Amino acid sequence: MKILLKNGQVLDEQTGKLIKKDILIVGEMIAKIAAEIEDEEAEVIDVDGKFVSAGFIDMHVHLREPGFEKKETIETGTYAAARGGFTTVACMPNTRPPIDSVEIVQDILAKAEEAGYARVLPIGAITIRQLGQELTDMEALKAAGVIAVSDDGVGVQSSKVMKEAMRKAHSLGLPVVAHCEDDTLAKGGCVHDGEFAKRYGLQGIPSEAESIHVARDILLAEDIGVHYHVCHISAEQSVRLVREAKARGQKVTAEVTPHHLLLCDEDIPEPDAMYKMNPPLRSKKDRAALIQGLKDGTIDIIATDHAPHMVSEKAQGMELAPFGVVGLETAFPLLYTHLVLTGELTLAELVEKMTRKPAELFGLPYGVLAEGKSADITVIDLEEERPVDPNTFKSKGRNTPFSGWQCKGWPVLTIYRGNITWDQADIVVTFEE
Ligand SMILES: NC(=O)N[C@@H](CC(=O)O)C(=O)O
Ligand SMILES: [Zn+2]
Ligand SMILES: [Zn+2]
Repeated sequence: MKILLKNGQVLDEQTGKLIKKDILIVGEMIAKIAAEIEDEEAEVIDVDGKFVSAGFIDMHVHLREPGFEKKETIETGTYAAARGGFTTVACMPNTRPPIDSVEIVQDILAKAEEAGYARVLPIGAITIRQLGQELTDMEALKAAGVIAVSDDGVGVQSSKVMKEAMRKAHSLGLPVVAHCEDDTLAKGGCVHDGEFAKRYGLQGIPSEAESIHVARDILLAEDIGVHYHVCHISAEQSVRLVREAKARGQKVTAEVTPHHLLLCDEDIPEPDAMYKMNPPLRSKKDRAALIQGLKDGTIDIIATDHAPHMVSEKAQGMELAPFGVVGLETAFPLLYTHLVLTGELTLAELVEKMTRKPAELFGLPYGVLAEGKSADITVIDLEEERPVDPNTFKSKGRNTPFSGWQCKGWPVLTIYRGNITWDQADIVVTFEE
């Protein structure tokens, strides 16, 4: 099977400019990239004028299966990924049961393979049942295919357990991916401890609930030398701590979500669970620090923290609804329109944080558009403008604060391992729960 993508616009690594290229895919691989390719046997797809990128990589996704299939399944979550231009997603362990056993890892990999929409890289739990007490059998989890360990969904409260986890993970070459949250500071809060919380008399979650864990973990990791990665970084203090650790040469990395880059607590119009996520949307100053951190390399990558919940759950309101928002299907158009077109980030910077960088950080052989690589390709229309419409989502989750936001940069074609996994012509409005 051969596919020839004709007349695409590809980013030139050196200049950051777009140049016209043809791309020939043979089987699962990129066989050739050149100014002009002809091939009689290939199915030709003319992508004239469209932006062609390496498939996006999202290192932080909640696929919800097993256990929460009403929120999302591996099939719907990876289809949503394909629609968003993603070809690789790492899935977090807070399923039921959690990803703390070899059987669950194998089951996820088998279901992902069967669905065929994207490569799924499971992240194993740090502690058994994510209870924060006893370490999982990381060696067995690694052999089964996990690419990192995390207790995402909750912070590891015990410093002793975290230290042991880092030692173990480091000995196995596994990164520790940390959800940073000190329960004694965060419990009971539903939004950032700032302007919005004050105005509505809601219990706040202070920035230090996150940054205390970031500081603690950087100290713990210092001698161990483990690759320590901060999940969904949200506070200015945390960015500062990561920057300092990097400057000292420590292997500390961080990710930021589209919602923390684009919104702050003052943007929340009224108590509405669509704006409820963990960590919460912070202050204007924090948001500015995140953009700065992304630009200067302190924050390495963008990850969506795609966290689907049911409509009925989100309807419980700000205080009772579960934390989390979806992100896979809107990440690129939102960031392209509201950070690149506004001049805060270049297209090359944005793409790098969603392709080459995450691959580099986690040692994955993907994320670059090059001959001999897996044919993971995203084709994007940088011109067509449309509002975010949750009714069109392929995810089961409809929980986004960005409904109605006008965006350019919609993925029109996604190819994963040489197979078309998303084709915009498919768009149908679906809504079911
Ligand atoms: N981010 C969230 O608000 N929610 C995530 C958990 C998490 O990422 O910590 C979820 O699983 O729903
Ligand atoms: Zn988390
Ligand atoms: Zn998460």
